[in-house]
Amino acid sequence: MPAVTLPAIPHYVPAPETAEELEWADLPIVDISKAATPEGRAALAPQVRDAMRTHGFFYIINHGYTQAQTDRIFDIADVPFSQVTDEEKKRFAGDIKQTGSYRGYKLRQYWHINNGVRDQLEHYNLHRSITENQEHPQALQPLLPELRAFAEHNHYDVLHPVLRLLALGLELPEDTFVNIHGFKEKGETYVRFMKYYPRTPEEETLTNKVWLKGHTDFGTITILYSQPVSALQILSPDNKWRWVRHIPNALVVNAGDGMEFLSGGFYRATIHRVVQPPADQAGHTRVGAFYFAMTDDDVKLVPLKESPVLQREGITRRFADEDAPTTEQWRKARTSAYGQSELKKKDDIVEEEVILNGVVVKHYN
Ligand SMILES: O=C(O)CCC(=O)C(=O)O
Ligand SMILES: [Fe+2]
Repeated sequence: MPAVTLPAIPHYVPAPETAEELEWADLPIVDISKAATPEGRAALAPQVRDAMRTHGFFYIINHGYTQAQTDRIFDIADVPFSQVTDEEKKRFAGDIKQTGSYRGYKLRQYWHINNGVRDQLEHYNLHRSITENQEHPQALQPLLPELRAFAEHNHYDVLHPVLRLLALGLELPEDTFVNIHGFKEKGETYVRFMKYYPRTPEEETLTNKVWLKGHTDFGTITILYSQPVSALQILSPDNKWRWVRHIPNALVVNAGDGMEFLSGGFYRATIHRVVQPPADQAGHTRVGAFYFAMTDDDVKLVPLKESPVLQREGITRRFADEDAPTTEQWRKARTSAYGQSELKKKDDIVEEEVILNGVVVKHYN
C-alpha cells in the first residue's frame, strides 16, 4: 500500500538506544527468508533447534517488513493508549479473571508485583481475526484492515515458518505444528500492544526495579518486535539475567509452555522479565508489539512421542499424559491466575503459584 492511502495517526517516537554496555544475551540470528525453500529449511532447522534448546530465544531478520512498515506498526501500537480516553479504555477492558482471556485492555495496576506495588503497564489485545467476537475503540476503527494484515503477516510469514523449522528439529513431518495452529480455528492466538510507563523511585525500590516479573509465556511461540528501550532480560542457562539487545527491524522469538509440553521438554520455555531501563532511557515510555501464538484450543498438550528425536533423547513431562490439559484449559488457568495474588515465597528469588492438576508455575523476581 502506498503510504499516502494510510490513515493519518501520530508518530510514536521511542527513546534513543542506550549507550550503556549492558550484559547482553548472545542470541543467534535467523534469516527467515531462507525458509522459503526446502533446502533453506533443512539448513535453518538445526540452528533454530539449538537456539530453542540452549537459550529458548532467537532473533529473526528478513521477515518481509521494511523498516518503514515496522515503524508504522509502532505508531499503530501507541494508538490504543494515546488516542483512547480512560473512560473508553475501561469500557473495553477485558474480564481477564472471569474469561481467562486477555482480549481487550489490561489496565494499569492490575497485577501485583512486590511489597504491595502493582504494575504500571497497559496492554491492548486483539484476537487475530481482529473483527470476530471483538469490538474496538473508535480510534482503532480506521486501522482495522492494517491490523488484520499485521496478524496475517505474523501468522503466515513468521509463525508458520518457525513452526516448520521446529517440527524438522524433532524429525517430524514439517507441518506437524502448522496443522494445529490454524488461523481460522478456535483459539486465542492474538496480537498485543503494550505500553510501560515510568515509575516513581519508591516503586522502583519496593520492587527491586522489576516492571514485569519473571515468567514463561503460556502459549507455544511469542513474536516480539524489537524496540530500542532496553528492559527485557532472559534467565540464561547459568542462572544469570542477561539483557536482550535491540536489533532494528528484527523480531525476538521465544518458546512458551505449550511448545515445551508438546516437545517433551526438548524446546525450552525460557524465563524472562522486564526491568527498569538504563539511566539514559529513564523517563521514557516503552511501547511493544507482539504476536502471542498458541495451538488451537482443543489440542491436548502431550509430548509428540512419535518424534525420533524424543525417542532418542527422552521425554520430560510436567503432567502424566492422562492429566495433561488442552491449550484452552492451560491458557485459562494461567491467564486467570497471573499476578492476582501475593505468591507463596519459596526463597528470595522464586515464588510459586499452583495452577492446574497440582502443577506449580514459578515466578522469578
Ligand atoms: O515487554 C517485553 O519486552 C516483554 C513482555 C512479556 O514478556 C510478556 O508480555 O509476556
Ligand atoms: Fe513474556
